[in-house]
Amino acid sequence: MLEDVLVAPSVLSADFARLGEDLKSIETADYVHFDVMDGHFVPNLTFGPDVLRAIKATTDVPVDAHLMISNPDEMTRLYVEAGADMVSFHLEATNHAHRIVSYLRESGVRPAVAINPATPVCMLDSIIEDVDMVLVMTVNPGFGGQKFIPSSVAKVAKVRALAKEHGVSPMIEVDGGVSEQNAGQICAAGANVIVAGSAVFKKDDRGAAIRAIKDAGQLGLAKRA
Ligand SMILES: O=C(CO)[C@H](O)[C@H](O)COP(=O)(O)O
Ligand SMILES: [Co+2]
Repeated sequence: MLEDVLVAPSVLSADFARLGEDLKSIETADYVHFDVMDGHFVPNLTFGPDVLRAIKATTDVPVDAHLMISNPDEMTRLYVEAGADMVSFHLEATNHAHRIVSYLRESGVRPAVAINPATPVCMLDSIIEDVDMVLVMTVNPGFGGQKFIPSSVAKVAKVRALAKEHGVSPMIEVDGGVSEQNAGQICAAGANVIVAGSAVFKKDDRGAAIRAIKDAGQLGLAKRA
């Protein structure tokens, strides 16, 4: 049976003054993507655990927290306690990835690792068997609305091949510049979770935007199968 393509709208592109309404407009999504930026790991600042707590009190859609922070060893706990359903931390930001993954697992939170565009796929070799998801950044992290880096398609295929070599099939999430236009190609290469900020929140009908991205991804995934 064909797996499902999941869509995770990034609230980075939402209207922060109307966050409750914007969350309601994406209730058909599979995850709410919550981008945490600390002004050190990336040149931008966003929100912290209290905003995550408020989102959890407002929607039943599970939250996928993407921690673009320099110190996941110390800070991951705050997002677990705030109610994240899945947490992605960056491999570039820690020497203790297994420790964080074990902590997430023990806490009942789905563990995921993220890699930047400049980070080679071989960095995942020692951790890929332990995570539920690999997040492949398809822009340099820090801002919404950037242009997708085309070489990311081949990178996604490499991650899928590495997972196969290890006998596992983690979800592969792509993040940055993804839309209905390129979702098919990316899912054909091996991705099955699509983060979409601008491609959802800049549309009037968010439900239709989510559906269109999912359908495009699903067509690509069928090609892979
Ligand atoms: O992690 C991110 C940026 O660092 C965001 O999730 C990403 O940029 C989503 O926005 P868009 O779909 O508009 O590119
Ligand atoms: Co993100």
